[in-house]
Amino acid sequence: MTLGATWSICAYSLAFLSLWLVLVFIRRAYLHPLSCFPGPRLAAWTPLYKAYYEAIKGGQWVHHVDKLHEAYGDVVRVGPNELHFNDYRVYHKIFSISGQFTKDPSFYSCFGVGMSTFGLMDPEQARLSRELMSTYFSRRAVLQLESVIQSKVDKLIQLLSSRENPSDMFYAFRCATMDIITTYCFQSPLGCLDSDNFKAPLLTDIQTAVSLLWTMKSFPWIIPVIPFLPTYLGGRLQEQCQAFLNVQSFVNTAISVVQQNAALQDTRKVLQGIAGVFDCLLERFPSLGAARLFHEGLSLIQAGSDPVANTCIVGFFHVLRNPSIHSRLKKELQAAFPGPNAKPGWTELERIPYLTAILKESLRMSHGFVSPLPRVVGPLGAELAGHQIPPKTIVSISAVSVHNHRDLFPEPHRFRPERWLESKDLSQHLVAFSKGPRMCLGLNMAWAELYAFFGTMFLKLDMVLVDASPDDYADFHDYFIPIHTGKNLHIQVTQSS
Ligand code: HEM
Repeated sequence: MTLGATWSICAYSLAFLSLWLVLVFIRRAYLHPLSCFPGPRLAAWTPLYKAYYEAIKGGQWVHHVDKLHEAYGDVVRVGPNELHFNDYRVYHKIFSISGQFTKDPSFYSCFGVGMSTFGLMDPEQARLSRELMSTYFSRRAVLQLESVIQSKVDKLIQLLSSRENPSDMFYAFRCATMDIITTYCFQSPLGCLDSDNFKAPLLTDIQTAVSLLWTMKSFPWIIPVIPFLPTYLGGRLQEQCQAFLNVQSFVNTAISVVQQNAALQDTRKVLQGIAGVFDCLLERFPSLGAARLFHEGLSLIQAGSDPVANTCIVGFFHVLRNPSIHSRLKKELQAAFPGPNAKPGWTELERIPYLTAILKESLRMSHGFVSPLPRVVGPLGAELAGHQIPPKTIVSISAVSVHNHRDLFPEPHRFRPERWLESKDLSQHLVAFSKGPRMCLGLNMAWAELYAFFGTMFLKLDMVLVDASPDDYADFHDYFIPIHTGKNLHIQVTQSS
């Protein structure tokens, strides 16, 4: 081919590409069914607008969306085919049990767990998977697991009491919650709590890998290229990828052990007579493939550990910072469980309204997952906030918009457990576990753990905050879960009973 012909092909290709881009821009900006909604022009043109705040600016999307609502009102077009809402009534519609809204695959695929209960998009497949898994996370199942949960909380108490230096609770709580979920899933106690200064390698790997999430979502093509990048360009990404591979390798090994034991028909009962989730799954469904088990395992260890630990961190910080809340909680616990040998259980702790109010306020202020959870409108379209929304539109709203709504929660940034005692109706607006057919599957386990951590630790320990300031919890990066930008919470045990 001559040089002239090559130039012509390049020129035609460039002209064709430019024309195509112009047509895409015109369609998205003026002819698209969402073009009547306000929002930044760039967001209407390209999903890279959102990707910039997620991946390049690093977990800033949920904060940026706030600013967009201030500028454009309660409904904003935040992507070529996506609307974001700032109206708590819309939250209840999108996440209602009878809603025709499904999870958005372009968002959820980045978790790499498409065959798990969390990752399944098809509503019928997800329903069947939830039905199968709910056996292990029902209230009845979790009541049986209570002694296991309590043993990890007791171990944490003993470790905190024996330390002369302040403890980093970001890792300490995660060690306990990770030990609980891995023990229950795989029957192999991981022993995070035994790690030096609570810095268990699995937990540090998860923290390193977490910021890879938005890169994987918006630029998945970069992942196979990362190992070949020079260190000065891709060093941080290589570290994140390696950490992610380590987490995957942990789950793979745990699943292999479960499979080997199933093959040997060795039904282990290390959990004080309770069978592990994956042992049971394989016993009931021997044909479940390794990939399905791997996806379920990877999603469960993350869904089951970080949000419980985050709720504890935010709650402990606020309780320890407010002497009147702290002393009322302690007095109520001491009245309900007198004597040094008292063993508070989940059902007894639930009967202390002030403790429940503290847990709800901690959940509200830690939010659960902070990213706006995107849902796809069903084939019939939907009516949201007075607008007719076309089928297949992606609609999203963050729990943060509901939890910080001043009409529902006056002074939203103030930790005020009393608000839950003053109004019983308020509980419907606690959306940390989400709502509807895809709400948290591990809700019973989460409540049981929260009652055990707060109930036992505030009863048995005298604790003080070390070098903590409200600024530490004023801001967070949105990596699906909130990662607070301030210092990790450190506490010192001053006395234990
Ligand atoms: C305070 C603790 C927890 C909070 C705030 C929380 C919050 C949530 C939220 C908001 C969702 C919906 C996510 C979405 O739609 O994308 C969810 C889903 C889920 N959670 Fe939790 N969670 C907690 C603890 C747990 C625990 C302990 C487990 C159990 C191991 C668990 C397992 C799951 C699973 C499997 C799903 C997926 C359900 C589905 O998609 O149908 N979570 N959780």
